[in-house]
Amino acid sequence: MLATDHAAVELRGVTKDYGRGQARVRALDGVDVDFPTGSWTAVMGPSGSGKSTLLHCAAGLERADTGQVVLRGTEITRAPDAALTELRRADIGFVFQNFNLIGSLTAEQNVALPLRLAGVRVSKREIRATLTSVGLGDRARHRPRELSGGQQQRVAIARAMVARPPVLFADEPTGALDSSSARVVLDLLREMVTDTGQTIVMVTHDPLAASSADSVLFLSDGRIVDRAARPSAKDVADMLAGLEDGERHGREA
Ligand SMILES: Nc1ncnc2c1ncn2[C@@H]1O[C@H](COP(=O)(O)OP(=O)(O)OP(=O)(O)O)[C@@H](O)[C@H]1O
Repeated sequence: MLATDHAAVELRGVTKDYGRGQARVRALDGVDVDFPTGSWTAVMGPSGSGKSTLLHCAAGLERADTGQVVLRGTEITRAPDAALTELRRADIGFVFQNFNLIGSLTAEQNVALPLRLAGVRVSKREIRATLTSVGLGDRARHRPRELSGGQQQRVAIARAMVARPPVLFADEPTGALDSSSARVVLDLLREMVTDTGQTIVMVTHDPLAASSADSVLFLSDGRIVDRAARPSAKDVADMLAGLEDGERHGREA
């Protein structure tokens, strides 16, 4: 599926503060951004620039203080908790740096869990086929501790694939992986975008991972300061270094 004009997720004037009084930190400061349907966006920026906060607000895990977050046409900023939970279940998948698999369940049980919790019937064959598609057809009965980090992340991606969420939020999905496992995971994410038209929003510190996305957003001090389409890993690394230098000079001034 090609990217359309409709954004899967839109943020309009989003601000988010943590703490109060003297301890107040503005984590997001008037963020306006569209994540187009069927596209993969990487979010980068120095430590503390607001990347995770952006991801959490966009996914409805945290509520923006002001502004609007529109998820597939529904304004979620002020949605009641129950409606938000239902929307998240139906529309969103997550992949985290630490995999978030359930240790007592096998790979196939982990993959099936979100659908089973949602009351959706899913055949063992479909689960096995998904595990096979991430190269783990022979690991279906293994538990997470019997798998390498790269294999565990592929189970987490299979779990996100089988439910086919229109929007996948990934927080440092390659952060705990060596470069060859990271490559496999990035190739799988690319397949999700090109083969099934899913939308991916991915926070990363890794310029190589960011350069696999369709576009890269750069945050600094809670604001979007740049956006690049299909930059090389070197371009990304240079842009990030420029932002980190800017912040250092800002602190020293
Ligand atoms: N729960 C919280 N309570 C107080 N301050 C917070 C909280 N979460 C985040 N912050 C602050 O908000 C700002 C943005 O944090 P955020 O985690 O979004 O940054 P980040 O870019 O993801 O950082 P990193 O790359 O280090 O993970 C930081 O200054 C952080 O200290």
